[in-house]
Amino acid sequence: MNLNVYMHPRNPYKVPPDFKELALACEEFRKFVKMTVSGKATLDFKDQEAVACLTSSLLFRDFQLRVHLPPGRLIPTLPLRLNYLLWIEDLISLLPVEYHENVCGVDIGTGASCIYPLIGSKKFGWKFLATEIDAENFEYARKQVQDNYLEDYIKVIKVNGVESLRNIVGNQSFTFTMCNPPFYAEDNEKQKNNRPSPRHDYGGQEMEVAVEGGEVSFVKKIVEESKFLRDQILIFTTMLGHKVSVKPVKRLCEAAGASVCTTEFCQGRTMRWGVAWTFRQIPFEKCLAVKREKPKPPMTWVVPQIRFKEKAYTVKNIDAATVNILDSLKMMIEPIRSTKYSTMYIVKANENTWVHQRRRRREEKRQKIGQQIEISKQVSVEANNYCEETDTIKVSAESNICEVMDTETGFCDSSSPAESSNFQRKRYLELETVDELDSKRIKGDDSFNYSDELELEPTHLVQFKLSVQKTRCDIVLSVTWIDGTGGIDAMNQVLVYLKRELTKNSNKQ
Ligand SMILES: C[S@@+](CC[C@H](N)C(=O)[O-])C[C@H]1O[C@@H](n2cnc3c(N)ncnc32)[C@H](O)[C@@H]1O
Repeated sequence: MNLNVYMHPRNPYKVPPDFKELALACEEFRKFVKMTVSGKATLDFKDQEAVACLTSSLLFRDFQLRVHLPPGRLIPTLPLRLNYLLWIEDLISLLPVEYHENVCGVDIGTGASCIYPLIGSKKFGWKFLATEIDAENFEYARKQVQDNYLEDYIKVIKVNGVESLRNIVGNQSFTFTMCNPPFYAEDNEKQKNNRPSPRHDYGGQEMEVAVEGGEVSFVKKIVEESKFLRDQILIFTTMLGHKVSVKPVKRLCEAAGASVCTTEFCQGRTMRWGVAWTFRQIPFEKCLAVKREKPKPPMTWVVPQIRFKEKAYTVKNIDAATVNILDSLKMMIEPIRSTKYSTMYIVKANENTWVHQRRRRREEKRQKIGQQIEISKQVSVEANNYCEETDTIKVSAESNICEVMDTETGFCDSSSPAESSNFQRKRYLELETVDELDSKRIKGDDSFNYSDELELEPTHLVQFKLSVQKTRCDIVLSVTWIDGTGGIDAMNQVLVYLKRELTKNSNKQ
């Protein structure tokens, strides 16, 4: 699901950059861009050098910043970084006007790119104290500041991770603090190894993305310190890489006696979360977060037991039958999960094979009959009789009523929530929502491989999540739309096809 539509309204990357234009503007970038036969400019997002060049080219073209992104270090993606900075700008606008000038921020863990202070000073004129624990990152960050003649705006300091924020800040006052903490717990190898293979490679050393206790424990220290800095710093903020971290961090802030607000940073296919807290009277409630619409609930269908008399009514059998049908439609199937009780896939199609297939079968049948007629010359049949034969598939995404009128079998399947208890449009308790799936994918590729924030609009026809799941008495097949040019109707058509084929063929598998 492309989340660009939910980007911050002032984010310049709400409209993804045109690679062709960028290639014309930046010679360096040109060598990484490949043209497809259809004339589309593409980039190999698995090539770290190419991704780094994309970021540095955009920084140069759009912010006049010369940034060298060293190999192997985290490559910042700009849509997300801007979403965070623009949210801080919104928060600052809630402060009394005297605080709108001479804005000064602390960036905790600035990285080799020093990305937040560079953009923050260049775009908004803010000053920064940037901290970094890693010696190499610190040197790189300092060099970025020098290369851009921003020493009057940004001071980078090397910290050892033991000294308190109080010591670092001393007696200075700041408008805000910001932080993109390492997301993973150092020892959580399992979490990292469970990641699907990365779509994009955004580099990153272990210490840049992992920290003892994970991001909540990292932020916990900042929250504890903030109690002592309440008179010197107006707004404390942090970004979070996992949705599950938001609640515990919010609770920590509230327990410290602060007022809290949260937001979502949406870009490409990734999401991050922002938490801000303050000990002042700031009308946080006025900072309207760009909230995503609730994801569409899955369409579920209870596979009728009656059809599985010969073969055991098991997830394994229904799963195999479903995969066979999708294979026959030449759809791309990416397995996400497979257990005895549930399986899950991301299914994708670039063309509509489910309608064509049926037509082709009918065409073949017609041709066969035509040949027989030709041979026997006993019966004269008007070709029109056959042409009038139509197959009607009417799917209403709104009502979730799916009708299939199959003239071959005369089988009419019409089901709606009112008509059939089997075909339900409801959030199925044990099933994951797209939201959760998104965070899974985020977990999957965001530590080392930030993911595809700059991805262009989808070109495939349909992409959806499909799961086969055991409930107490039944096995439920459910589909959740992700994206695609064919809209939700395309997915509904596939479901109708699956229903029909499964109930027809399940015993033959
Ligand atoms: C996820 S990276 C973020 C880098 C950069 N801010 C960005 O958004 O691209 C986290 C950074 O924090 C640094 N770091 C980790 N612990 C730190 C600490 N206690 N104080 C300062 N920096 C720290 C890491 O070395 C790393 O560069």
